[in-house]
Amino acid sequence: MSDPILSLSAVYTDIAQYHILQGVDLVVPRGQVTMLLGRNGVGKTTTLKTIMGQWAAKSGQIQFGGADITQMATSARARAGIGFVPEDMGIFSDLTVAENMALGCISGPLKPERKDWLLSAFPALATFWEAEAGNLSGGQKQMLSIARALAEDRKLYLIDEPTKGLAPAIVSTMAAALRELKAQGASILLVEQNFSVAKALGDSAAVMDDGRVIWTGEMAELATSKDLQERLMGLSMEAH
Ligand SMILES: Nc1ncnc2c1ncn2[C@@H]1O[C@H](COP(=O)(O)OP(=O)(O)OP(=O)(O)O)[C@@H](O)[C@H]1O
Repeated sequence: MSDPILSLSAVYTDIAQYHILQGVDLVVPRGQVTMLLGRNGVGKTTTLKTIMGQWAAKSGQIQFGGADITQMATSARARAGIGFVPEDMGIFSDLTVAENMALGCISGPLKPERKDWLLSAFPALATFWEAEAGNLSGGQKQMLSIARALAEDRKLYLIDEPTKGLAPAIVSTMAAALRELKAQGASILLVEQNFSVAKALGDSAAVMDDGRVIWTGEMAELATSKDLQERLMGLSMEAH
């Protein structure tokens, strides 16, 4: 594989006294969607937070766009071009939707064409543009969180369970926006438990267990092999 946008080599992360990441090796190719999968509690979110610098890697190396970012501050990683959509959304309740969106723009105001795209992908945000974000529904907050991360072009997007807890109709809206982002050639590392979304979006997949990546390959291979799914994740995707 030539020129990955991101690679992790033997990354270990402790949280308090717990050894959570135990030698993660992961490669995210440029311009593709890489799914990060695995059972609950195996370290997917911790991997994303370690890439973003919210947890410090105890050892190992994180390379982004050819540079070693292992010791970089989170803000510097964001400026270098990594966008993060955390599972807990990180919405500021007292600010309006518009003000929350402005926080996603590092290099200047939200560009009109980008705003048009995001508001067509997530029409509820247009309706509530001047409303306090704290009053949005859970699904709308999730849309705002994603839209904020997409407010500017990033070299890499880390997205943690964007469809979690969403009603089916909103899952389709979210999946359509991610498909559009993929069509624009974005590089994405995506944690997603909804397998129909994972199958539809993923180019490649990395499956974690016990703080390590235990399998990498084409998403299509994983999606079509019940045996692999059961062996790696203890379940069959068809049932989900
Ligand atoms: N702040 C914390 N303090 C202590 N342990 C933590 C903390 N955050 C995460 N952990 C533990 O780290 C392990 C990995 O958690 P992580 O959230 O990375 O898993 P995950 O694969 O994303 O799980 P899920 O699919 O359930 O979201 C879990 O055992 C979790 O309990």
